[in-house]
Amino acid sequence: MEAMDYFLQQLSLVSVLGAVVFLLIGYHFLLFMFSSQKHRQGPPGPKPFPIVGNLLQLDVKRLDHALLKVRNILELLHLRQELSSNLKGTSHLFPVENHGLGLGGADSHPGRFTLCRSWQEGASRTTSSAKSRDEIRCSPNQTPPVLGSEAFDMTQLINYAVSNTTCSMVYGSRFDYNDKEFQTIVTRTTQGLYLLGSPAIQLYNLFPKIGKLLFFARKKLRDIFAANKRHHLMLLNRLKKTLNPDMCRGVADAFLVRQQQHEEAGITNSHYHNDNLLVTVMNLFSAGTETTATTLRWALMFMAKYPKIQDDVRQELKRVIGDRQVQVEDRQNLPLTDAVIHETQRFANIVPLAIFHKTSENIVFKNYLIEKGTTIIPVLTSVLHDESEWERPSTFYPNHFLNKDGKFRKRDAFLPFSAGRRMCPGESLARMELFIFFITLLQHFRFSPAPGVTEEELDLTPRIGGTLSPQLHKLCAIPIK
Ligand code: HEM
Repeated sequence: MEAMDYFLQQLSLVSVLGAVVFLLIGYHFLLFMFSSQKHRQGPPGPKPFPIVGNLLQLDVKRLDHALLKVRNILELLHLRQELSSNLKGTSHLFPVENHGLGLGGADSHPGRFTLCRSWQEGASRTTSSAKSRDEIRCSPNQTPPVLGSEAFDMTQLINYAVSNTTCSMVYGSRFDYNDKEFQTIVTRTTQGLYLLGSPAIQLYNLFPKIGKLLFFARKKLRDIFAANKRHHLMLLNRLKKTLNPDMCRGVADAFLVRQQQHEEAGITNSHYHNDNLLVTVMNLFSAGTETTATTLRWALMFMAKYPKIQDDVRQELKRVIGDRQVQVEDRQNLPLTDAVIHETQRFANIVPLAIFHKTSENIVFKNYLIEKGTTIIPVLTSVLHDESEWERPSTFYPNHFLNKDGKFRKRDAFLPFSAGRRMCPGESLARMELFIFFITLLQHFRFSPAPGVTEEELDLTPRIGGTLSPQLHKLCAIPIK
């Protein structure tokens, strides 16, 4: 008893605290051991640290680079052989266990089904290429003061032109660029996508438990989406009032006609319902506008930075199509132009993490178990900048897509639209828009850096947002006589 008394007398606050810390460390060590046990069957990957998980291993500003670095150290999944028929090249997966904010309904197959179906019914290739051509031809007329030797930021003009093509495809009519309703939708969509790629939202998507503290960023994003939702609802209601099943104006009409048919046939579990229509339309706007517009801005910046390549493209255009309007069919006779557009997409790598997906069932891959509900991040940087696939992965080098005879050369690792069942459904529209917009602009304007800025000074470091976009910059668009 004496010994016990002596011991209790010696106990100080410091030693009590020391014991508590010791117990906590012990507890988390056991937890750590337990969690690595749980993942034993899973693919090799970085062990989470106690409390902070994998947070310290990730740079949320360039998550794709961070994931690749982790992969290099610990060798994550390598899909080269197994999925080559599906993925065409190489890719790497980084499984995390969560879900988050992104394209509304992106995980719903019915949503995708109705989207693709309505897309086929409402948007033919011929009308979409004609609409793109009309749009890009009339866009300069809407902003007369900016073209010429005065440098300007092309973001808004290009966003308006691409958004208006989406409007024509979806709603069947375009807006005037001065229309306040149109301006607000475009601005909000761009802001929303920019926020989506912000470190705060990325954190929320990866670690929702920590991310819930990021209340303000999430609220801002939700407010933007809610306001755009109200706007699109209003536009859709206008369409419904004037719907004529014999005259399909666009994708929304195709959807509404189907919806009407299903209602008349008494189909109660149809995917063609109002919520799906709204999600479909909003997805088309958010996924289809910023992506194509950002790619075009990169393309024009590359032309200003590399004037020799710009001259070579223009010469090819002069030789093959002269002054007439470009047609989709011209692509096969324009190998250099096609190569420049492909290289723009490869080098700019605007959606480096594609869209996060979630496994709907347990899968065994390369003897590893990937559990149902695991989020999969397809890191497109791992293919588009793969050192074993590209001769000069970190350089803008259109020759990647040309063979020794100067003919266009397809590359398996060219996957800017991702791969597999959930790959981008807008690929053909995007490719057509890029082709028509880029060529029409180059036929009419020469692009150069702002006066006083050298080509070397045009900074290629991407700006991080929903997409990797060029830094804010100004260019001159000098009309070609
Ligand atoms: C240069 C332009 C574009 C690029 C680089 C691009 C790229 C992508 C990528 C990488 C994905 C993710 C696929 C995956 O998760 O595996 C995606 C999804 C999607 N894209 Fe695109 N896209 C572009 C243009 C468009 C256009 C023009 C539209 C439609 C008008 C569109 C509509 C969509 C939709 C709706 C999804 C979600 C599909 C789903 O959840 O199943 N995209 N896109």
